[in-house]
Amino acid sequence: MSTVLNAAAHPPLRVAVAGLGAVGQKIAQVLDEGLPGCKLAAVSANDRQRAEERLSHLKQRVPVVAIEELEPLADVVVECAPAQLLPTIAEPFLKAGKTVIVLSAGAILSHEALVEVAREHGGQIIVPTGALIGLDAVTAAAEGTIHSVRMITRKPVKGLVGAPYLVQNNIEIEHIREPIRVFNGTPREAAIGFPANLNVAVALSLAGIGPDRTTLEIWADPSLKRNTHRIEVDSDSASFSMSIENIPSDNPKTGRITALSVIACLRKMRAPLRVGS
Ligand SMILES: NC(=O)C1=CN([C@@H]2O[C@H](COP(=O)(O)OP(=O)(O)OC[C@H]3O[C@@H](n4cnc5c(N)ncnc54)[C@H](O)[C@@H]3O)[C@@H](O)[C@H]2O)C=CC1
Ligand SMILES: O=C([O-])CC(=O)C(=O)O
Repeated sequence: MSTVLNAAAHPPLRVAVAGLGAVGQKIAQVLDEGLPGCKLAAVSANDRQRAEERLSHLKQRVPVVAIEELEPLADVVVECAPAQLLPTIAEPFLKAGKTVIVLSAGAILSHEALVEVAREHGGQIIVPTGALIGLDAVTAAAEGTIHSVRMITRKPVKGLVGAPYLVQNNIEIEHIREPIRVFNGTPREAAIGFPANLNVAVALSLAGIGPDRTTLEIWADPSLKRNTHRIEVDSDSASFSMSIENIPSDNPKTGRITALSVIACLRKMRAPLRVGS
């Protein structure tokens, strides 16, 4: 069974990658190797020369351009850059009625106007499941009534160290010997206190009952090697709990599965058979 759409009727989706770190490099590499229905159109990186070196082994030559120059070159942009760049990356694509795949999901909360821009111009912001699990079940349950969503995240010290919340509250984790709970609050608060560590909690909240009703605990655990997330949902259609243990990528804060989630999302955008909502 072919899993590719009729290429004549559907030209390949031109994909731009904004940010060439742990996630962006993997996505660029897979697109270059060949993802049915998609092609790598352009890349944006902080250090252009280093990016060109990182891309030099690819089969195709890919333009490395400033963020502002990406939009005319692509139909979709994958935002995989530091959170503060979200509006600069997303706005031109949304104003052109195009699609933005957002990994810095926490930044959506401080830039909610982007959703209005998408609505006004017929663009779309996609938040993939990323490093989490089960957002299809959570969005399905949200079509009914969800009573509660709880998330408990446990991370190795390296996955949390340097987070603004820890620095501001003088929470020292580098020498801990036992797990400690470093945060108990909401994804909205975590998006500010842990902007590079807890995008998954914001994604979960946007899928379910929002960033103020979802509850979140964050633990630093020196015995762990993997970022682990457990979610517990109670709703009028189902109760479920799920957990995932993420093997870190080159960036200890980011699970390897994050880039794969984006690749699966891109594949679905052009697939004749699409599994999962
Ligand atoms: N939604 C989710 O499930 C997850 C989201 N994330 C988020 O995804 C984003 C990317 O993650 P990683 O690849 O691990 O981060 P990373 O730090 O490895 O890569 C970010 C890249 O953006 C580049 N960059 C900085 N300024 C730039 C500019 N002006 N123009 C273009 N590029 C620029 C950096 O040089 C770096 O290479 C982060 O915001 C991270 O917090 C990470 C893991 C899971
Ligand atoms: O949510 C994030 O930004 C990253 C994360 O927890 C993971 O990769 O496991």
